[in-house]
Amino acid sequence: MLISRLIKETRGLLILASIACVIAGSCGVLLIATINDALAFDTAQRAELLIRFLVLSITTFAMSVLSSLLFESMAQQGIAILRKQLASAVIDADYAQFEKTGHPPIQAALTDHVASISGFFQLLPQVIVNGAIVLGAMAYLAWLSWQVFLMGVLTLGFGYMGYHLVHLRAVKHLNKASNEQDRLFKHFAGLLGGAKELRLNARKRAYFSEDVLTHTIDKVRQERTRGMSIFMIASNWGGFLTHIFVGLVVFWMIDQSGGDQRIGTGYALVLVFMMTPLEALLVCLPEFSVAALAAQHVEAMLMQLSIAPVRSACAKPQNDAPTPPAEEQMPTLPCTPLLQLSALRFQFKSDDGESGFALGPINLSIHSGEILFIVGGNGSGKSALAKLICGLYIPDSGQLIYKGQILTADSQDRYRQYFSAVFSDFHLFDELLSPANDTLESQGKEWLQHLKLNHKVSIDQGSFSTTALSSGQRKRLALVVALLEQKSILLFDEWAADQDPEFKRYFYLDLLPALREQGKTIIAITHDDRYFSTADHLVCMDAGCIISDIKTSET
Ligand SMILES: Nc1ncnc2c1ncn2[C@@H]1O[C@H](COP(=O)(O)OP(=O)(O)OP(=O)(O)O)[C@@H](O)[C@H]1O
Repeated sequence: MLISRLIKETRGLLILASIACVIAGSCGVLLIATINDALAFDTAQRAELLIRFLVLSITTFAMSVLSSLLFESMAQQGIAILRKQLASAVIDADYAQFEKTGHPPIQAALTDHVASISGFFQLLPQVIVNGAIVLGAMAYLAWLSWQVFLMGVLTLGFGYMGYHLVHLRAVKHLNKASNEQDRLFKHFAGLLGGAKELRLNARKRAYFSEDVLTHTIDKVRQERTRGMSIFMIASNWGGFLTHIFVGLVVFWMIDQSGGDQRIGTGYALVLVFMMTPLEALLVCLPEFSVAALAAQHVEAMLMQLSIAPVRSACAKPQNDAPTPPAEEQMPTLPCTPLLQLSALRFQFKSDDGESGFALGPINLSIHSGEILFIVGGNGSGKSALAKLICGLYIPDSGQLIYKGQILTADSQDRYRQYFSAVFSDFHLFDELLSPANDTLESQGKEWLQHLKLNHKVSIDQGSFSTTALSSGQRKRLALVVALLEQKSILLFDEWAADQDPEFKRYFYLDLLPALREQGKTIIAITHDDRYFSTADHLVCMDAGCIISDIKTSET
């Protein structure tokens, strides 16, 4: 389905390339027929055929070149479309579903499966060119003798049946290889991410290398080899039948043709001419099956990514949902909270049906311009709550209300645009990902100075000179990026955890109050009890629930 969709999207080029290819194939066959005629004719008649021979040669050459160019451009277009579709599916996926799918299948799809599917596009020209040649040759054979044509069709049909019988068995092994490959990508992530740990512990390293990584690599190799071997046997079986067909024609049918030299040489020439394309066609079949399997895996991954979460029962789509950061469009009454979480519930789902960690019911009001600290023990649900608040997780039930408007699934993405965040597992892009903007760059330089990064990093043409920094410095650079986004709500997940005392002090005592002065709303997850007094509002979590909610500014 995925492959046919891609073919559909590149059908303009495919049709042109196929026409060029069929013309080239037909001219090739006519060329053989001309040579055959020329061999049977006398010198005077042969001279008459010269023009036809030259026209056909030049046309075959020109059409072959044209079809190759068009096919190559179609292959590249198909691969580019697939990559773009995959990337946008990953970007658009519901975040909880993205987390649940995990990185390995997505990485496998973006790299390995795309390569296999691109193999299909690379082979498509060969299949069409060789298919056209074989069909043309068969048509010529049918014209020469319908008995030979019938025998050819029977041989190919027989070959296909043999191929099909083993096809399913091969597919089973290739499927297993693909599943093992997803596991392999997970191990590759360990190989890169665990580089330090593996170097510090020889026993662990040996176990990981021999029992985990090597085992999976070998499993992929074994299953792939088995699957492809079965395919190769099937292909060679097809080739063997072709030889039988040639043998039958050469050693039996020619004698049956009543000694007509034109038919005899015609059989011989056409069979020699079509042997290579026919065998090439049979060799392409295994690669096609690998591509089809890869497409199935990509589709399964896309399906998992696109599974829509169960939406909050109360959050029916509304026409007056909040729009992106045009604050003036939505005046807030002084007593209306900026954000209200009402009986909000969220639970992590697992594939095996077991219920994961449950958050809620959460009731919480967050006012504009306040500093809210979310505190609590490890695993109490602080980060999960933060992701619910900023709209990354969609609640299973309850209501999220922004400036008095109930959020709906449709307005979720617009709502997320009010937030800038530095998560504990933040990603630092080495570009600002914004069109070149002098004001932004000069603000960036100021923030780099405030956060004492100016001697380490500079911003030029929207790019950072480096992101190879210490973990504390990287977090400060992530803070610069968040501040430059100029959003009204800022979310920090244990931002100060790896800062030195000077920057901790700066963050809690200078930066947060200054941002509040600018009217920003701050939501910070923290374990730094020394600085709890900075908060206007302190919420304590335990086992997915809020166990205390204190407005410190009122006490
Ligand atoms: N992607 C996920 N899939 C399934 N369960 C998850 C996922 N992320 C977190 N959890 C579970 O949710 C619970 C709460 O996790 P969360 O990250 O919100 O805790 P936390 O309070 O932020 O902890 P910490 O202080 O250690 O950062 C944990 O028990 C964790 O196992």
